Amino acid sequence: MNICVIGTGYVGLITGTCFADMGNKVWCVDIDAQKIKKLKQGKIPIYEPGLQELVTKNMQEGRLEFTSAIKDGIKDALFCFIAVGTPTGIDGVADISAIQAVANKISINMDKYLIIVNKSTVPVGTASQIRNIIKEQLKARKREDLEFDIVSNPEFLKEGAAIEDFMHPDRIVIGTDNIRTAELMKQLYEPFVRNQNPILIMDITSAELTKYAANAMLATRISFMNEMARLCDQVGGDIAHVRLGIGTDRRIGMPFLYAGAGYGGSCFPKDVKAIINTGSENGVSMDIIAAVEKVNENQKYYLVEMLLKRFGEDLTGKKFGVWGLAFKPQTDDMREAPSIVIIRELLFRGATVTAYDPEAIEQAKKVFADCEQHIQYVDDSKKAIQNVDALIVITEWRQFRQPDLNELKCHMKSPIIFDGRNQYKPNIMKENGFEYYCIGRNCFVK
Ligand SMILES: NC(=O)c1ccc[n+]([C@@H]2O[C@H](COP(=O)([O-])OP(=O)(O)OC[C@H]3O[C@@H](n4cnc5c(N)ncnc54)[C@H](O)[C@@H]3O)[C@@H](O)[C@H]2O)c1
Ligand SMILES: O=c1ccn([C@@H]2O[C@H](COP(=O)(O)OP(=O)(O)O[C@H]3O[C@H](CO)[C@@H](O)[C@H](O)[C@H]3O)[C@@H](O)[C@H]2O)c(=O)[nH]1
Repeated sequence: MNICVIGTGYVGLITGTCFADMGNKVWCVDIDAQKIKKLKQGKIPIYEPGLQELVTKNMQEGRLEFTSAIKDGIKDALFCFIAVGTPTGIDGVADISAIQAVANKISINMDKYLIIVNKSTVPVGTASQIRNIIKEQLKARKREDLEFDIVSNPEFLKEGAAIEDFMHPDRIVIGTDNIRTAELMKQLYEPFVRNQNPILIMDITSAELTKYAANAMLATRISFMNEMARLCDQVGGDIAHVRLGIGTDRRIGMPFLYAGAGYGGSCFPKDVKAIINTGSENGVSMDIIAAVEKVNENQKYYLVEMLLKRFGEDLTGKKFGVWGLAFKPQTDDMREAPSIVIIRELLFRGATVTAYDPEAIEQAKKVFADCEQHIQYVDDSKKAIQNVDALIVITEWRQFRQPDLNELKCHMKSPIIFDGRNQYKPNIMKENGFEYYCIGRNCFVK
């Protein structure tokens, strides 16, 4: 089938490449001409495991093309996926201006039937806005004869595991009011269905809501565990035991129960804000989700609180090593990363930082451009611990899991670790002479 994908961020690139890999002809479109120029040369602007190889393969085999002209992208397409950004706008409302701009462009350029599929995460009512924009434009062009359908098809991939998530989704959600379109969407997704994971056909509003409900539920589990972790630290429990104790109840399940330095990324923070807003716009007070957000904001400071207790409020002259800057491992994405809050707070209090991340340093340099003189970036985890007052672990990259503890001790000014991702066993750290602070397991180190 012929497919056009508009937006070549995470979701657009993965969507386009995976559909191409299933034998479809895909045109990816982006407004960013520089990005398209690089993509045409086969250069991928993001770090996502396996993506470079898959893009190269599908380009070489002639199924994947890039253009900045929507007209070329939709010329032969039956499906036109919208995968542009929907960042947090004023007062936490999702900014859907890029979606509106794309709807406009499609309506100006289309000249045959199209199924317009929205993959971006958008507030309830966006599909009908897209429909209205297109209808009005077609009327202005005197092309009311042109037919089109709108589908809501939210995406559930995780960064770092994006290809696997897209190729083998737990479920595919399709919101449509048209039976024929539902059948065509089912055909398109058939090759991705394994293990009887369902394709769920529903109305458009429910599909739009499902995406926010999923992210809000996952964020809720994390904030819940972070709150429990704080309680563990106060009363002397171990969050790792509590996690096993509740996760083995099949009604609860193990995934997404890790306490840590707070959730970040391009999705949870913005989508939690957006659903709170949808609630208030519709007279529904989203109390649970509002609390989830508040807990997360506080959680990003939890490590800093421990650090200030240890070193005092004024950190002038102190030097800290940081392992991990990206919001999670296996990505170079710095959007809403807890490292931003933590590092800024340390710098504000007079400290300097030596930071290492396997992939995110270039992105981090942009984020911290205003305070670059206080951050030294290094290309090796060992270089980040030279002569530091303490090491702070913020992102759980696999390579940080089993450090040589003797080597660590030799290079650090003092053997103190603040671990925001509970990577090490508190008793082992203690036995090896470390002062070790972590999240919800501090009873072992007091
Ligand atoms: N990042 C994820 O892991 C993820 C997962 C699931 C859903 N989502 C949702 O998918 C959407 C896209 O997210 P993303 O992270 O891929 O976004 P992104 O910000 O990384 O990329 C968006 C792309 O759209 C392009 N764009 C903007 N306006 C355009 C226009 N008018 N015409 C053509 N291109 C345009 C931008 O240049 C950019 O390349 C968001 O709504 C997000 O919430 C993201
Ligand atoms: O037990 C956990 C699991 C995750 N996190 C944190 O939560 C954030 C988000 O992690 P993750 O969900 O793995 O990454 P994303 O790529 O942001 O994916 C989420 O957001 C996407 C965009 O909407 C959705 O498509 C995915 O289904 C959803 O998992 C990160 O900061 C993690 O460190 C925790 O603190 N504890």
